[in-house]
Amino acid sequence: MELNSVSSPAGVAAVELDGVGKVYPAGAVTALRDITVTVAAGEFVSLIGPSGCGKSTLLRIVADLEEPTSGTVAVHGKPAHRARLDQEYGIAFQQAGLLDWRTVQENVELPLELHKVPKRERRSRSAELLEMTGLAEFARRFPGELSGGMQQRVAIARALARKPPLLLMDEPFGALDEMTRERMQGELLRITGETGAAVLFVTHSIPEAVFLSDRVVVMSPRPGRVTAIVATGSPGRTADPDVDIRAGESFFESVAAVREALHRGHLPVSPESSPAHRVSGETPENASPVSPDRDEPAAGAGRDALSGRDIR
Ligand SMILES: Nc1ncnc2c1ncn2[C@@H]1O[C@H](COP(=O)(O)OP(=O)(O)OP(=O)(O)O)[C@@H](O)[C@H]1O
Repeated sequence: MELNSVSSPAGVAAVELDGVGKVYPAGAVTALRDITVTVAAGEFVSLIGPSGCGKSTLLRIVADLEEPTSGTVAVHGKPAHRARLDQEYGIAFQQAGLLDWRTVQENVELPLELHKVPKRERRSRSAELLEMTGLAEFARRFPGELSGGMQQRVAIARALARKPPLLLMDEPFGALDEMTRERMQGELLRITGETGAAVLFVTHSIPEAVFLSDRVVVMSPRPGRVTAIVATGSPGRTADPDVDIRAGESFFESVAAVREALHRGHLPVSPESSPAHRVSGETPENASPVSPDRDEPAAGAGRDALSGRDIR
C-alpha cells in the first residue's frame, strides 16, 4: 500500500537538543538543565529517570507543546514549531488524547484525513493498524467504551497511521498488561524497522528501555540532566524470534548497566563536579557503554531511581 509517509531528509538527525533547559514560572521550578541529546534518523532512544525529572517536559519541548527556557531544538533540521506545523512526527503520550465523538477507526484515520489520503486507503490502513493492535472488533466503538489500555492502543495506532519518520512516545505501554505490552514492544520494533522511523521514548521500565533502544539516556532527579548514556544496541530488533532475548546474559548486563547509571545519577552533585556528559552526535557505535558525568565511583547513600527508597 502506498501511503504518503513522510521521509526523513538524508543525513539529518531526527532530533537535536542542544543545551536545553526549562524553568516553569509557576513556583520557579527548574525542570531541565543543559540537555544535549541527538537522535539519529532511524535510531531508537529511550529517556529514563526518576519521577519528576523532566522526561515528559523534554518530549513536550520536542513536540513544541512547551517552550524551552534555554538551548535549541531541531526536528529533522527544522525549528520545533515548523516541524509541528509540518507534522514531522507521530505522538503517543500518557493520556491517549482521543476524540470522544469519533469512533476508534475514525480516530486512527484522523492524521490521514488531515492529509487528504483517499478514503479507501484510509480504511485499509486503519484496518491493518487495528488488527495489529488487537482492536479490530472495536473499530466502530467510541473511546469512552474502551478500557484505558485499549484507548492507549488506539493512540499508538493513530501515531503510526502516516508512517512518520519520528515517533514521540511518553510511556505508551504503561497501562497495558504484561503480555500485551511485550507484544506491542515487538510490533513497535517491527513497524519502525519497516518504516525506518526514529523514536524518542519515555519509560519507567529498565527492561523495556533496554529491549527497545539503541541507546538509553539516563537522567538525574530534578532538575533533569543527562547523567549517562547506555548503548544497548536494540536487542529486541536484532533478536532471533525463537530466542527469549530477555533471558539472555547480555540483556541482563545492559539492564544492570542502566540500573547502575540511575543509581549514580541519584548521588548528590557537588558544585565542583563537572557538567553533564555531552552526548550530542553520539551514535550507538561510538557511544560508551556507560558514560557517567562524574569521575567518582558510586558511593554513599542515594535514592533508588524507581522506588524512591533510600539505597546504600
Ligand atoms: N505546567 C507546569 N507548571 C509547573 N511545573 C511543572 C509543569 N509541568 C511539569 N512541571 C514540573 O516539572 C517537573 C518535571 O515534570 P515532568 O512531568 O516533565 O516529569 P517526568 O519525569 O515526566 O515525571 P513522571 O515520570 O512522573 O511522569 C516536575 O517537578 C513537575 O512538577
